[in-house]
Parts: sequence; C-alpha cells; structure tokens
Amino acid sequence: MPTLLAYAAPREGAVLDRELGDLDALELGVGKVAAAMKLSAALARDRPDALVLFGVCGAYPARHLRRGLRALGVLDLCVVASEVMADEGVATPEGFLDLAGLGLGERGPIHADRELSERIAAALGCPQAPGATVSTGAGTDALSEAYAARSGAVVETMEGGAVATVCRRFGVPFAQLRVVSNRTGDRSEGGWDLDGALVELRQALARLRSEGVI
Ligand SMILES: O=C(O)c1cccc(C(=O)CC[C@H]2O[C@@H](n3cnc4c(=O)[nH]cnc43)[C@H](O)[C@@H]2O)c1
Repeated sequence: MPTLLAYAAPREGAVLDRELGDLDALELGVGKVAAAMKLSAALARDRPDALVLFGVCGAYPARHLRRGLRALGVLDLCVVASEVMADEGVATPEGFLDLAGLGLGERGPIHADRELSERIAAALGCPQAPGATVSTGAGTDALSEAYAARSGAVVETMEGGAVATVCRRFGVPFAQLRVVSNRTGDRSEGGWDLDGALVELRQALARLRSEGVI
C-alpha cells in the first residue's frame, strides 16, 4: 500500500478537493485518543509504506521559546521533526512532573522518519521544527510559556505524538506536515487564520503530489 495520508479535523481533510486527483486520506478525529484509536485500527488492517499526517497547528510565540529557537509565524509551513507529550503528568506545587520522570510512561521526544521528513521539507522549502502534543491547547500565556519551556517545542498540536507513537509500534515510517493557524497564548492575541492556513496546506499538498513525494 502506498503512503497513507491522515488528518485530524474534517476541515483539514476538506482541502483534498478534486483538483488534487485521487489523493485519499484517513480522518483520525481531534485529540490523542481519537487519533490513536482510529489509526491503530487502520494499521491493523493495512500496512502503508509510510504515513503523512497533515493539518494546522499553533506556534509558540518567540517570547515563550527556549533560547536559540526560531519562532514560526501564522501561515508558515513546517515539518514536525519530533514530538514531546507536553501535558501528560502531574502538576505539583514544585512544578510539573512528566510521566517519564514519574516512571509511569514515555514523554518523548518521539522522532519522525528522518528521510521522509527531509524529502517533504526540501520539496516545500520549509523548516523542520520540534513539536509538543497536548490535550489542553495553550490558550493562555501562562500555559503557552509552561509548555514551550518544558517541551523545547516550536509548534503545538493535539495529535502528533499519538500518531508518531502508533506508527512506531506498527513500524510505519511517519512524517508530519503542519501549517501554523495561530500563535498560542492568550487567544485574543493569537492572530487566528484557519482559512488561510487551510489554503496554504492545500497548496503544499498539491506541490508534494506534483513532485511525487506523496
Ligand atoms: O478554536 C477554534 O476556534 C477552532 C475552530 C475551528 C477549528 C479549530 C481547530 O481545528 C484547532 C484544533 C486542531 O488543530 C490543531 N491546532 C491548531 N492550533 C492549535 C493550538 O494552538 N494548539 C494545539 N493544537 C492546535 C490541533 O492539532 C487540532 O487538531 C479551532
């Protein structure tokens, strides 16, 4: 089976219109549980050569990033090179304890397939960036600052780490293409442009298709 495309929300999948030809994709649902369940069931049936997750994401603003990282702006494209589970753990008065630190599970980073990620980034001329996966999106400055600091991520999604984990378990090479739809932090400052991000996403997929990457 060739490369399988996947997305979380129906609006992301809607970019695959007729002009993109016979590209087919799997709708996973929003969030880690929905995405992991749907993808596990699909990979138990069919084993694609690779899986490319595409969609929109939030970008941590520059003021929240770890030193040395470059912030992305709204409508920027990126390939997410690795994922950290940024809010799985326990909040304590002394700070956040992640699952790995508690000896209860994995935090990441979970790395995407390097070769596939490089091919996508080269075809689109876009950067690769570290990602954080969360169940509660960072819609306040306090949460955005905390997630960015503890994860070292540049972008935030609600499915990436779950999809990367499932692909690793099934031995399926995984890459993730995202377009920034908003900055994280206080929502009035987020510059949300979901429609514009979906236009960029469609153009990127068309380019990957025309260059034979997907
Ligand atoms: O919040 C809204 O008003 C809203 C309206 C329509 C659609 C959406 C989404 O689809 C956002 C969630 C979706 O996209 C990814 N995403 C986008 N921005 C972020 C973010 O800042 N933090 C985490 N995830 C984000 C996410 O993977 C979801 O699948 C929102």
